[in-house]
Amino acid sequence: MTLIPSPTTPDGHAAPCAPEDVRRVACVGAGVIGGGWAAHFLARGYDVTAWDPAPDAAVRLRRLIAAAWPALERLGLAEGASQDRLTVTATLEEAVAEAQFVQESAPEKLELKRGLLARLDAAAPAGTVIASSTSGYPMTDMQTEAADPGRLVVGHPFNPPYLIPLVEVVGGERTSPAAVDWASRFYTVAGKSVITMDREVPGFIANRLQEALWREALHMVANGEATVAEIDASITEGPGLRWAVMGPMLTFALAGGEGGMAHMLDHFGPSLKSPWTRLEAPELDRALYEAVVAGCEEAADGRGIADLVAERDRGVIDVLRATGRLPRTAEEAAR
Ligand SMILES: NC(=O)C1=CN([C@@H]2O[C@H](COP(=O)(O)OP(=O)(O)OC[C@H]3O[C@@H](n4cnc5c(N)ncnc54)[C@H](O)[C@@H]3O)[C@@H](O)[C@H]2O)C=CC1
Ligand SMILES: C[N+](C)(C)CC(=O)CC(=O)[O-]
Repeated sequence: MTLIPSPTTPDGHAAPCAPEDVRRVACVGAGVIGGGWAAHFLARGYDVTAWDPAPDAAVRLRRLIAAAWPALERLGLAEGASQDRLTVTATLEEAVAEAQFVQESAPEKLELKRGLLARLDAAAPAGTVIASSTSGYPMTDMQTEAADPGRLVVGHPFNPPYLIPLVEVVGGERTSPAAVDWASRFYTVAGKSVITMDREVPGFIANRLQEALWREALHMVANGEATVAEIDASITEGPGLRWAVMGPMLTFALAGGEGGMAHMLDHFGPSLKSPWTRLEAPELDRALYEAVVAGCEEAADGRGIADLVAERDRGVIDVLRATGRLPRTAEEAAR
């Protein structure tokens, strides 16, 4: 569907501007994810307005963006991109008053999201698409209080949104298909890699997969079968290296040798019946909680969160370059 600026879309909603014409984005909720989104949009040359009710939000937000900026410079800034194009507003209404796209990244609480999305819908210009960063709530459950639920979509990012390309886009029962289409196109123009889902699935796609792995990991810690360090090493030294290059399906197809996935399934299909997985969530009791937190502190080995963030950012850029998803530096290309 082509969405050029026009008074209404074919389904009767006020039309947003074309995704390519967006200049001003509002980020509402400016913590880890809202701040990461703001950094991404600034680096892509957008004007960004942000609002967050926390008294120290503006200071935290500017600090997060400043810390992300060296990584964003390494990635390559858009022409005119500047941290100075951020405006932190005193009210939600000011933040979205002229927004051509709104990204909501408030805490993961259903009632809060419902009320906030209704407020954003009341305050944002008619037609402006509003996306929620929710990690798992279906939009159908969040859009219940909005006067115009048709423009509300899920745009689920991955931490940090300024580095990890994927966004999962999906609407709710009352979302206009044109809004889903518009959001997918906008994120693409804004440099993201988009999966547009045609139906609501609990956990979307990637979180559903991640959660399965995470639950298994918690079971193993809870049962004393593996330490936090062993779980992390089992991925970073093992399958994680392959997953940065190829997904789990193609990776396993190669396990079948020249017979590909068919041989892999013939060979290993029967082990699906083996008790390799538990998949029900373990009780997140105090003991499990403390074991996981202590294991992570030990793994950090004195590095603070800021050190780990910088290390992760360098590493992800190196993987993106090494796997050809980013241009190599002149030095790498000469090798
Ligand atoms: N942390 C993660 O790895 C990811 C989180 N998400 C989603 O992003 C959203 C935000 O999560 P985080 O950034 O991790 O949380 P966070 O706790 O870091 O940030 C939330 C921010 O929202 C602000 N806030 C509180 N009440 C608000 C309100 N009524 N309106 C607007 N802002 C409000 C808080 O002051 C805080 O700065 C959640 O929906 C979460 O599920 C999505 C992908 C990854
Ligand atoms: C932990 N989490 C469920 C909030 C994670 C996400 O939603 C996506 C990510 O960044 O992995």
